[in-house]
Amino acid sequence: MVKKRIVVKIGSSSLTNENGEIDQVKFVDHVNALAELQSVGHEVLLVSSGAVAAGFKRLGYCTRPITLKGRQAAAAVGQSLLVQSYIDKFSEFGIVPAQILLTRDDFSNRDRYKNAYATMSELLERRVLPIINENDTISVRELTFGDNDMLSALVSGLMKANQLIILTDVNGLYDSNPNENPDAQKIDLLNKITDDMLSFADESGSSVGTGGMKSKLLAAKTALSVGVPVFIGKGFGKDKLTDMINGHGDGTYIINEQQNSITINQQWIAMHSEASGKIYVDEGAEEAILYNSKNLLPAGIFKVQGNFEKGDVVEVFGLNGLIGKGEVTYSAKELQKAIGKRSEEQTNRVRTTQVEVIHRAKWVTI
Ligand SMILES: Nc1ncnc2c1ncn2[C@@H]1O[C@H](COP(=O)(O)OP(=O)(O)O)[C@@H](O)[C@H]1O
Ligand SMILES: N[C@@H](CCC(=O)OP(=O)(O)O)C(=O)O
Repeated sequence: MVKKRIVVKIGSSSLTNENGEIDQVKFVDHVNALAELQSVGHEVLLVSSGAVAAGFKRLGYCTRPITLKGRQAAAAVGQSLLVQSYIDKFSEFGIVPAQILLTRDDFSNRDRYKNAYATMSELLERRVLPIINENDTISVRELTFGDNDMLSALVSGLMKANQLIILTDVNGLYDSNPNENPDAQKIDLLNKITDDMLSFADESGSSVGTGGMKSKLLAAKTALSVGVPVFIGKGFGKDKLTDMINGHGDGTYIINEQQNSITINQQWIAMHSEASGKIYVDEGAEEAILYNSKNLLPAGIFKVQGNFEKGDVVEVFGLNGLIGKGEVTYSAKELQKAIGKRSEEQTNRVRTTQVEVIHRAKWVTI
């Protein structure tokens, strides 16, 4: 058996009931399956939703709170209940879980991003099972992952997972919401996610879930873009996750045969960095970077905007708009100088070696 690194995401609807409690039957079934997956040798990371859904009743609400502070307070109560339940149940298998709460900021900040990677890698090396959730209690509305489907896709990319499994209350993607249309047809295999598919996956979901099938497809699109195949579905019994890994799951497999794996550095540049400036390149440079896998040299740059430093990320524009992002080896000032020097060289017909402005390894095409 090939050892794989697997991220499993479990939605609120698959962990809790509508009254605001952990559903013991569903919960125990998931833990049994996760323990089995780890016991056969795979590395397992769990992204578990359910904090709000498991906490609102104890907080004194009859239904999932609609105010932000209500949900954040419910998450504070529910997260500890959930993790305590995981600790108790996993201990029967000798598995030690670890709680990791992340915010969107942790991904935008490069040091925290790398730190999250280092910590989770260390946990996996020690056979500890990381249980990840968004840090709902302190997350600011404008700065969230949107939902845990997206969080699980980003974690899969960061940890270079071999597979993302999104467990939910429906056995995969249908061509319309099966809870509303009894004639909806199930889709077993996809190799890309088109706008058409996004349009028939609506945002309505269970009363405790967030984002419906649409957020799962958007997350799957992100996971595919960083080279991680996805399974969306459900199952029962201790073998359900191993079955899913072995291609016998009840759900939809989303696999891109030409999956291009991108480094963690490139993922950070593409998805989490904020650009500090803009660089405009000519036709020759655009062709060299986009089609000939070349580094970007000062020779192809005709305009620089912003006040960036060496090591910052900038946006690069070609003739028809944005073509990519990359980490620069020059500050804006140095680059302005290099461009000036180049014109001088052209006039005087002398040439010096050019140090690349953006190296391939620190470039992402957009
Ligand atoms: N095209 C579709 N195929 C399958 N399910 C869909 C589709 N469109 C919407 N849904 C809904 O998405 C729900 C799952 O999303 P959600 O409740 O957010 O789950 P979770 O809590 O697992 O994140 C399903 O119960 C189903 O009603
Ligand atoms: N972080 C929230 C869950 C957010 C979320 O995306 O929920 P779900 O759609 O059930 O996966 C919580 O733990 O309640």
